[in-house]
Amino acid sequence: MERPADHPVVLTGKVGVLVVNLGTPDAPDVNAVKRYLKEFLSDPRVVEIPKLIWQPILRGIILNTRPKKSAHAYSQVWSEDGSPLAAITKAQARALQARLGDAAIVRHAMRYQSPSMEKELDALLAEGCERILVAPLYPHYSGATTASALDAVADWIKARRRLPALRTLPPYHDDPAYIGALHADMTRQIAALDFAPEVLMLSYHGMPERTLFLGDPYHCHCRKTSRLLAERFAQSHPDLRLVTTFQSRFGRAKWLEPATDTVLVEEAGKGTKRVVIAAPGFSADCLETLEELAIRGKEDFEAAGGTHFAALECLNAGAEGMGLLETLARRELSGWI
Ligand SMILES: C=CC1=C(C)c2cc3[nH]c(cc4nc(cc5[nH]c(cc1n2)c(C)c5CCC(=O)O)C(CCC(=O)O)=C4C)c(C)c3C=C
Ligand SMILES: [Fe+2]
Ligand SMILES: [Fe+2]
Repeated sequence: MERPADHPVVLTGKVGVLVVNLGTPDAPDVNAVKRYLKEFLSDPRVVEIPKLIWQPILRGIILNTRPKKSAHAYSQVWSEDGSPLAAITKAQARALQARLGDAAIVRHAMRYQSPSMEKELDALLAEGCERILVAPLYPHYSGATTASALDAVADWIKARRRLPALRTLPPYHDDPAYIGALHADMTRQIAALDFAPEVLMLSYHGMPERTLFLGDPYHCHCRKTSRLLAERFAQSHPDLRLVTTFQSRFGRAKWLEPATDTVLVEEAGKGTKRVVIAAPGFSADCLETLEELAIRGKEDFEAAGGTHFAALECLNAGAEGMGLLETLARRELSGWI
């Protein structure tokens, strides 16, 4: 492959921060969702099935069926500013820029679709950044998310001559700043409800169970977040029962359990009437929280006999969430700013 021309940049010793999230379609229509799913589900970090077996299934079956269903789901949560994930990630980067001031230049990128990591890393270089912190906003490490974002950085590195110094944000699933931000933010949202929940469900994105046996720390990271949150809630809300679940199952393989939708129905069957659900693994609200939890989760729970249901917002660009991001960024930038 031919090496692309380097940007004619004069590095100035500036510091850059690239906030990264997963990525989302550019529009809630079948074609845009198909482009997104094709890129996302072709990543060998996401679907760990040999290419020769997986690509015919992806192209022959999945990309002919799922985009229609997913486009409908996206259309239910699409906002004036576009996809919620895109709009919120952009707002987080802006708010972090305001908090860091002249100390660093903050941009945002998506692992899939746009704005691409390649383009945004180039933009930071063009703005004179000699040191860049790449910050994938995943509290829990997984091969499918954190490592995949770092793959994109590696690809970018390989195709450039002049490189900045680079740091990456480690997972922060057990960081007191993260646990504290979640606890404070959830406490505020629960206090604003018009009912007192019996159960707080902590729903994390699922992964194939096999990844746990292969040594991916994702499951353990999620469990630890739940344990640390449970310690906080035991003090502040002694009557609230915390339950950990995994959502968004995809494909036929066994995924991490228990599954969020199954547990919602089981809880209602056991007589639980009032549930709040939160998704601590998502730094921004997205299809998986707004459609799968807030819309379908509510329907499932109420159809099974529950009477009160609320889905809490993610940390997003709120004060707690931005306080967390500023703390994490300043820590990683220490010695640079
Ligand atoms: C094999 C399939 C998938 C794995 C593994 C997976 C892991 C994973 N995903 C997230 C975060 C998000 N996923 C989102 C959407 C989404 N995820 C999958 C499949 C896998 N995810 C699909 C097919 C989709 C697209 C939507 C759909 O068709 O259902 C999103 C939301 C994106 C948005 O546009 O709003 C996020 C965020 C994590 C954290 C993770 C592993 C830990
Ligand atoms: Fe996903
Ligand atoms: Fe989903």
